[in-house]
Formats: sequence, structure tokens, C-alpha cells
Amino acid sequence: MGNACSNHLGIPPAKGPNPVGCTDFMMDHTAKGSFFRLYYPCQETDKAEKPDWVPCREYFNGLADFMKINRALSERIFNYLFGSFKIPAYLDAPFKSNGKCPVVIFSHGLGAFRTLYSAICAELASQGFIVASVEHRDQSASATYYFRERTESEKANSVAKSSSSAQDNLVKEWMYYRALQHGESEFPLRNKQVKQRADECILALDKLTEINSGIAVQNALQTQFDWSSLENSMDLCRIAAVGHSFGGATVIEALCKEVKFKCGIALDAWMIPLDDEIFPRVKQPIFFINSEKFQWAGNISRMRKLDSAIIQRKMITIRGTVHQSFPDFTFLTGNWIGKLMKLKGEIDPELAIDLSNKATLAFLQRHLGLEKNFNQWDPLIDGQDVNLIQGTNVTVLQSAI
Ligand SMILES: CCN(CC)CCN(C[C@]12C[C@](c3ccc(C(F)(F)F)cc3)(C1)C2)C(=O)Cn1c(SCc2ccc(F)cc2)nc(=O)c2c1C=CC2
Repeated sequence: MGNACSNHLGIPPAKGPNPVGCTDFMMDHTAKGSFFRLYYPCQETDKAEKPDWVPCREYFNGLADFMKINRALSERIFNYLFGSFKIPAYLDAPFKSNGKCPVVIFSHGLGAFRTLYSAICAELASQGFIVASVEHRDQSASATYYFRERTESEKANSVAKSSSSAQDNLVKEWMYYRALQHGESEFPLRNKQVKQRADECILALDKLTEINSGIAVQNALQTQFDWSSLENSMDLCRIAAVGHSFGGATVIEALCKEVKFKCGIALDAWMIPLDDEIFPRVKQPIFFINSEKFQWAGNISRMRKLDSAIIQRKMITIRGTVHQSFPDFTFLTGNWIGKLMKLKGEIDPELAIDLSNKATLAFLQRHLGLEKNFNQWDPLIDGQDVNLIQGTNVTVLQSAI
């Protein structure tokens, strides 16, 4: 894993019994379509190679915008630091069907995009899940792209006069991160975005449902993946939503809107974008897996509003973690840069993500009714580990609850 020169850095390989494949899907091709990276159990292959972790340089430009640093400078820095990393999965490898796979829809955080949580998504796929990591078009992603039809004038002077494939008639458009304008209040924007994000998760689920039924797909992206191999491969009674930060709020909004999501796992959720009025309307189990450094009383007290005597709501905190302990960046820099940029906490990043992944799998087995051995990690759901805290380290005043 990782690139030659920094042999000790790289995204940790998945631990489950299945090799992991990944491919990209976009349908329809517009900004209103569904765009996700699919991670899935694949057949052993020595042909497929591992795709670049960041698919193209526009993502680095978007990341610079998000971090309010100069694009030219940052593109070189990001390329130097991260340009050669591969993700722990085989591009377009053939799907391996062994019974129906449970499904996870994954939602990224503010300023992230679909490829940055591969340690989590690949792990779930190696354990037998089909995972769709959505790329949101609500302008919360650092960057994302879609296509539009060529205009008549563009067609007129396009080289390929008799443009053969539909793809030739499409032009790639980039959408970049939209920062909060000076003086603009945060909630209206974030609330609108979380609703769009939930709709995009539901749309991705609808697309997977179509694919599972064998409906032919016109993937706007030219991939070598055979989508018909996924016919009847998904267990559409076993669907969960998982997300990080803004994606954690998206999980709660999606559970509220779509009962097909049987449970949700919110990784270091950012609760600001959510309306108070949705809390009593969420009926599914939720698991909050928090970092030690990111959370604060107001955010925790909103999670507590979801406490219920009848619906299982669980919370644990991983000691020594920071907000960035969940995305892949945490594995990709040395210790001192990582700590300086708050990409690493005190705990070993691979131990932290392993605890998070195992607790996630145990919760998924419990609430999706899986017949696997993930229940071996049940104690983690209750924080029973030296590196876990049951509930939170944050002091929440009684009045705030
Ligand atoms: C000054 C910018 N200001 C914007 C509002 C705050 C920026 N910020 C802290 C950052 C992300 C940081 C980051 C990334 C990546 C490198 C790199 F160098 F490794 F590339 C470095 C440093 C900059 C740590 C966050 O937003 C934290 N955060 C996140 S971070 C999700 C993410 C984004 C980009 C990634 F590449 C990976 C993961 N997702 C959320 O949903 C929420 C929050 C806060 C509230 C809700």
C-alpha cells in the first residue's frame, strides 16, 4: 500500500475476508443525478490496479478553496504530499457474488468528496457489504463534477463532427466548495444542504435498487465495470446509512426521510444543520462514534435529544482522536505534520479506525440482523475497551439537555 518513497505511509488495507473492488457511477449525468463510488467484495484478481486516491487535480484545487489557501501553491503541495497514494481496492474488478450483500450509503463531510473515506468503505466491503460513497452536489464538497449537453455552437465547432457516442455530446463541468459569505448566517445554508444531501443518499439507494433489479444502466462515466453482475446481489432489507461530520447529520436527516434505512452510524456528527423538529421523527437505531477533541456541549446535547427508551441510541468516544481521525488523510502524513495540521490525534490512526470499524460492524449486525461474527465486537458498542469512553468526554450541563 501507499507509494514507494514513503513506505510506512498509506491507507491501511481492509481486514475482512473479501478482496475489495471499486468503481464509479453517475446517472444521470446532470448535477441532479446520482454520483457515487461503489466499493464491493470482488473476485481475486491480479489484473486490476489500484486507482489514485484523488482522481483528478481539480479536487486539490477545491481543497485549496476550502482551506482558503492559494490554489497554485497548494496544488503542488497536495500533489507532492498525496499525489501518489492508491486506495486499498481494485478498480473495476469483477464483483464476487456470495449471497445477497447488505448495503451501506456513505455521506462525506464538509469540504470532502467521495474518495476520502476509503479505509472505512473498503473495510465494510471486505466484510461483505456493498457501499455507495456519495459525492454531494450541494456545494459542500471541495469539488465535484457533472456533465451538460454540448450547445449547438459547441457541436458545430467540435472536432468530432459526427459525434458517435453520447459521451461526445457531453461537456464536463466542475462545481466547487461554496464558502459561507461574510455575514451570511450558517443555519439556513447548512439546513438546505443537509436536506439535499439526504435526498442524494436516497437517490443513490434508488439507483442501487434499479441496478439490483437488473434494469440496464447508462453510466455517464466510461468504466470497465459490468453493472449487470450486480443483479440480485443486494439485500434490500438490510440497508444502513453512515456518514462523517456533516455526513453524520445527513445520516439522521436520511433516516427521518427514508425508512428503508434500518439504522444509522454518525461518525463525529456535526448537528448544527439539523432542525430540532426532526429528532422525535427519527425511529431507527443510531450509533454516535465521536472523536475526543471535536465535540462540544451544545453539539452533544443535540445528540442527546435523540435519546430514547425504546429505540436503541448509542454513543462512544475514541480516546486520543481528532475530527480528521475518520477520513483517509489521517494515514497519509508523518506524525509531526499530522499533529500540526490536526490530521492525527494521540492514538495510532490505524488502531482508532479499527475500533471505529469494528464497533460499526457490531452495530450493523445487531440492527440489520446479519448472521456474521461481528457480534464479537458488541462490547465496543458500550465503550468497553481501554481506548474507548462510553458516551462522551464532554461535560454537558443538565440544563443543556
Ligand atoms: C478553514 C476551513 N474551515 C472551513 C469551514 C474549517 C475546515 N475544517 C477543518 C479541517 C478540514 C481540514 C484539513 C483537511 C485536509 C488537509 C490536508 F492537508 F491533509 F489536505 C488539512 C486540513 C481543515 C481540517 C473543517 O471543516 C472540519 N469539518 C469537516 S472536515 C471534512 C474533510 C474535509 C476535507 C478533507 F480533505 C477531509 C475531510 N467536515 C465537516 O463536515 C465539518 C467540519 C467542521 C464542521 C463540520
